[in-house]
This record gives sequence, C-alpha cells and structure tokens, in this order.
Amino acid sequence: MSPAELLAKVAQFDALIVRSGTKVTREVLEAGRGRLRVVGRAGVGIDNVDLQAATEAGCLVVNAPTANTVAAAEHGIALLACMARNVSQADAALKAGKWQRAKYVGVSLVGKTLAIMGFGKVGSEVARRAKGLGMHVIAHDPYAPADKARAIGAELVSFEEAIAKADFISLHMPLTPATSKVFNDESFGKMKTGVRIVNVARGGVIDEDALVRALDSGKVAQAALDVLTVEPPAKDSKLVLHENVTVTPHLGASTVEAQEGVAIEIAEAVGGALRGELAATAVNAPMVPAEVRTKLLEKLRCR
Ligand SMILES: NC(=O)c1ccc[n+]([C@@H]2O[C@H](COP(=O)([O-])OP(=O)(O)OC[C@H]3O[C@@H](n4cnc5c(N)ncnc54)[C@H](O)[C@@H]3O)[C@@H](O)[C@H]2O)c1
Ligand SMILES: O=C(O)[C@H](O)COP(=O)(O)O
Repeated sequence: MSPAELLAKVAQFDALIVRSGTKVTREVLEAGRGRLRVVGRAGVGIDNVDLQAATEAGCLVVNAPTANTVAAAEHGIALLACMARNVSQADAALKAGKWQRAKYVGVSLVGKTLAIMGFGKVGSEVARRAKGLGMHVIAHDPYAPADKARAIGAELVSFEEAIAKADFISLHMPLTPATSKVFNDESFGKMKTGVRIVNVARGGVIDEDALVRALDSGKVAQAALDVLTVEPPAKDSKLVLHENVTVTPHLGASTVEAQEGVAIEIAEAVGGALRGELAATAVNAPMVPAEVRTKLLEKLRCR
C-alpha cells in the first residue's frame, strides 16, 4: 500500500502488521484511532514505528524478535566474504566482458580481527560463524554480559578499542537516538587505514556522507551494506555507486525460512496482544501508563 492508501484504510482494522518498508508514523496511528489496537512489526527493528505516538494512541507494539536472526547473520557473513574477495565487482566486470584477475586480488579473513558492534542475537551469531572462519573476534556492546561473549570466544571491549583494533567491523546495534550516526568522521578517523565495514543493522547508524569521504580517502577500504539511511536510495547515491561498496536491498531477513518463521512469530504475537495476553511483553509496554494499559486490555477483552 502507498502511504496515502494506508492512511485511508487503517481505521478499518484492529491490527496492522508491517515490515521495515512501511513507516508507522504519528499520522497513521492518529488515523487508526478508535479501532487500531496493535501494531505488529514482522521483524526485529522497530525504528519505523513511532513508539511514543503508538503509546499515546493506546496501541501495543509487538515484534518478531527471533525468527530472522540466523538469516541476518548469514547475510552478514555473505557480505563479509563477498567484500573481501570483490565478488560483486568481479562478477559485474566479467558480465561486461572484462577478465580482470589482477584488479580483483582480495584479502583473507583468517587471522584478521573482526569487531562486532552490538553483541545481541544477530551479532553473536555472526561471531560464532566468524570464529569458524578463523577470525579473531572482539565485540562492543554496553549491555551484553561478558560471559556470553567469552562462551563464544569473543572479547568484549570498549567502543574505542573495538574500532581501533579491527580489520573488519560488522554493525549489529539497533537504530536509536544513541546509535544514530555513531560511525562518523571522528570514529572513522580512529579506525585502521584500510578497515572494511559490513552493515546489516540500519543505515542510520552510519553518517553516510562521512563514509563516502572515508572511502574516497582510502581510510575505509571497502564497505558492504544491506541497509541505507533512505531505502530505496536515490539513483545517483554516491555511496551506492562507489566502486568499493557492495550493496544489497535490505535482504538480511529475506530467506524463505526466515520469512515463514517471522510470519508465525508475528501472528502469534499479534494474536496474543489482541487477546490481551501479551501486554507486558509489548515493545512499548514500559511506555504505556498503567491506566491506559488497563483500559486497553478491557477493550481488547470486549471484542
Ligand atoms: N538487515 C536485516 O534485514 C536485519 C535483520 C535483522 C535485524 N536487523 C537489525 O539488526 C539489529 C539487531 O538485531 P538483533 O536481533 O541482534 O537485536 P538484539 O536486540 O538481539 O541485539 C542488539 C544489541 O545491540 C546492543 N546495543 C544497544 N545499543 C548499543 C550501542 N550503543 N552500542 C553497541 N551495542 C548496542 C544491545 O545491547 C543488544 O545486545 C536490529 O535492531 C535491526 O535493526 C537487520
Ligand atoms: O529489523 C529487521 O527485522 C530487518 O531489518 C528485516 O526487515 P524486513 O522485515 O523489512 O526484511
């Protein structure tokens, strides 16, 4: 549906289920007032849902936090390996009739240091796989327990240490006001020259203009990006068109298996919320005032 269609139709439904492409704005939530009770995000990141506006409109927001974890981790590893061996560039060149073996000499992963930024579900699965590839894994996450990292053979370090020591950096934190553009001119400046970056988290955690500058200067040798600040990007995006950038159109969760799992997980979550069973585990539960939650639950039970 176009945003206009969504605005026109949203009031006819008790629940709305979206993926990352649909922005559940204050306007959408206001338009749904009176009937809309639950917003289901069929995936993990809820940065496309205005949680404050949902809470004010008396809507619970639920997500599907686990079913696409492995798919996203596998895509991160795929991008890491493709980037290191210039797979997308060499493929495009060969299809254009160019046999360029010397141009596309890659770099090895074994023995290199990988910094995982955000050691949650996806980050820790990437870490497990990177250990299997013989990489030295360090991680930064202000909230992750050190013993969880140790069990995987990864070492938790500060943000500064992670970005300074890494040959490869893989991003796995959510997009929040605290993580917005944390990868910027200043942080690129503290990285090793020739660092390589993978992003399957959210485009907004990177200052994309700063990344273009870092790629142009050679500070960042290569980037592999599944996510961008604006999706789809402008056709003339310098970042997307950069010769040292590999891009995919937000495909991290897009496997047959993950989407089947996400569909089941979100259907159960939305059903549970509509039956008034899941209020406590809704993403915005801590933001919903007790009296609003009680009224909402009463309404849900009446249906
Ligand atoms: N490309 C895709 O299709 C795709 C698929 C799944 C998830 N994602 C993105 O990846 C993100 C992570 O997914 P997940 O399932 O691992 O979520 P998660 O909640 O399990 O993990 C996120 C981790 O980030 C950590 N974190 C929070 N703030 C941080 C900060 N400032 N610095 C470092 N770490 C910080 C949290 O403590 C948590 O451990 C999602 O929020 C989503 O945006 C993208
Ligand atoms: O946060 C997520 O779960 C991923 O970014 C997947 O988004 P999608 O549902 O649009 O594929």
